[in-house]
Amino acid sequence: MTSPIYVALDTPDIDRAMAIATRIRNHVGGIKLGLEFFCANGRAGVKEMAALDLPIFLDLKLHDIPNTVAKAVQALRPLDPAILTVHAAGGRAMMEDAKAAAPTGTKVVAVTMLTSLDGADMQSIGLPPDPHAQVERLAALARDAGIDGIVCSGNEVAAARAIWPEGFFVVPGVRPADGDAGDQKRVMTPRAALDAGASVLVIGRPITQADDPDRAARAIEATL
Ligand SMILES: O=C(O)c1cc(=O)[nH]c(=O)n1[C@@H]1O[C@H](COP(=O)(O)O)[C@@H](O)[C@H]1O
Repeated sequence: MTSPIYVALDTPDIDRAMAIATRIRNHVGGIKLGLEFFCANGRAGVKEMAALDLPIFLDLKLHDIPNTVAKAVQALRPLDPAILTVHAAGGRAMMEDAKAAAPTGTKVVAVTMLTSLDGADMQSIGLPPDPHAQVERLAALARDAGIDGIVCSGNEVAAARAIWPEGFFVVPGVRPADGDAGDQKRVMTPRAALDAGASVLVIGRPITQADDPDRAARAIEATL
């Protein structure tokens, strides 16, 4: 069975990203390259990582007017990522245009509420302090926009799947039972997130910052 784990290679150092990915490649289903990696290494860096022959999740969290996002997605087309992120808060037309511009095989998924935010943070940006209600609302919007799925925390994934049974659900903010949450506020264990309905799990620091990333990835895999 393919592992549901996408390891977040959050580093500007492509040699380090390549070294970690090479060590753990048999224990993950794919690699996630995000803003930190992309700002430092660009499209050329993503192409270099593609040599590993693992599915690539390009997490750029695009959020702008529909025309700008569609043109950015077009510029990424040659990379043909397995998964690409936009922000659901960009609205329905932006999500529709992102999907239309993406390669056919790319899953376009919308970030709902960042897992680093809790109710108090939501209130501070003018939203009701209720991650569940906001994730459900944005999941319905993403579904209606015709994209493939959403990103949300493990706490909301069951409710989101209930309103979108065939959706693709990406769950970050995943921590082993004894893991350090760091800047994440809505966290869940890998096993619980899968049981709640996650399609894939995004795991970064618990693997990449471990003394032995390979052992850390295997230990997490063993809990699934
Ligand atoms: O879109 C994401 O992947 C994402 C969304 C979200 O709400 N929270 C979140 O942490 N992420 C990403 O998931 C990864 C989590 O990393 P760790 O906290 O180190 O496991 C980072 O690369 C984040 O950019």
